[in-house]
Amino acid sequence: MRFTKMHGCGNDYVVVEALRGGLAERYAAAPIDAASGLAASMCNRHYGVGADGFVLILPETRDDSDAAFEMRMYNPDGSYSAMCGNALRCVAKRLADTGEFDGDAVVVRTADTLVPMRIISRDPAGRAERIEADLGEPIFAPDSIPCRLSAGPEGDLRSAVIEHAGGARTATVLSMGNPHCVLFVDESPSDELVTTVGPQIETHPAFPQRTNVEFVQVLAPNRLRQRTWERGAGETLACGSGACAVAVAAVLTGRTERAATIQLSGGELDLLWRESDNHVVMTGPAVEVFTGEWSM
Ligand SMILES: N[C@@H](CCC[C@H](N)C(=O)O)C(=O)O
Repeated sequence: MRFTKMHGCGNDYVVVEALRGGLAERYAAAPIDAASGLAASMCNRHYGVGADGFVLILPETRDDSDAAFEMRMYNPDGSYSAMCGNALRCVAKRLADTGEFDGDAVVVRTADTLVPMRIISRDPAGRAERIEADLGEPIFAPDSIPCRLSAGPEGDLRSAVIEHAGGARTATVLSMGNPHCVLFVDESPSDELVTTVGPQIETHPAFPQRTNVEFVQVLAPNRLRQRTWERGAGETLACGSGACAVAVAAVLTGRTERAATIQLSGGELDLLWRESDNHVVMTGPAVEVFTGEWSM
C-alpha cells in the first residue's frame, strides 16, 4: 500500500489515497473503525512510519453531497476524529498535486462537514503550497460539543470553570466538528503546564468523548501563541482545528480581533472568524515529505 508522509506546520500525517481499486473497495463502504488498527500501526514512531495521524482519502459515496472526496482521519491511538484542519490542507495539496481536480478549488467532506478549500499559492513546479480551508461555523451547544458542563448566561461555554487535579481553571469550550477546550494563560505555555494539565483535561469527566486542549497566550490583538495537547495524540507541533477554536475563543472573550495569526510550535496559521457568515477560515501551508510503501 502506497502512502505519502505530509505535514502542516509540523503536525504530521500518513496519507493514503483509497480513491479506486482494492483500497477504495475495502474502506469506502466499511465502518469507520475498519482502519483503526492500521492507523495505530502506521502512526507508531518506533514500529511504524510515525505520525500524529493517519488519513484516508476516499471517493465521495453520498449521493446528495457537493464534495468529490471524503477524508477520514485517525489519531495514533486508533480513534477517529470527525475534523482535522491540518490534515485537510494536506489532502487538498495531495489531490491538487496528483491532478485529481481541475483549478484551485475543491470540496472535501469529513464526517457531516463539507469543507471548501482553495489553493492560495503554488511553487514554480505548480505544486500547492498554501491552502485556505473553510471549516464552517463553530458549535457552542454543550450537548453537541459534547461537554457535560452547563452553558453560562451567554448561552455558551465561553467562561466554563473546570476543576481538575491541579485546581480550577476557566476555559472556553467549543467544537469545530471536534471538541476543544481553550485555556488562556498570561505567559508562554510551559512544558509542565501542557504535559500535566493537558492529559487531565483531555480525559476529564466533563468531556464524554475526551477533548483537545489548547494553551494560549495573547501576544497582540491579532497575534496569539498556541500549544496543543491533542486527544488521542499527546502534544503536537500544531493543531488546525484547535487554531480555529482558539481564534473564536479569543474573539468571544474580547481578547483579539476576528483576523489573527496564530503562532504554533511548528509554524504559523492565519485565521479569520468571518462576520458575514459566521464561518472560520484557516490559511496555512501543507508539505509533502516523502512517499513510501507499507506491507500489509
Ligand atoms: N491536529 C488536528 C486535529 C486532529 C484530531 C484531534 N486529535 C481529535 O481527536 O479531535 C488538526 O489539525 O485539526
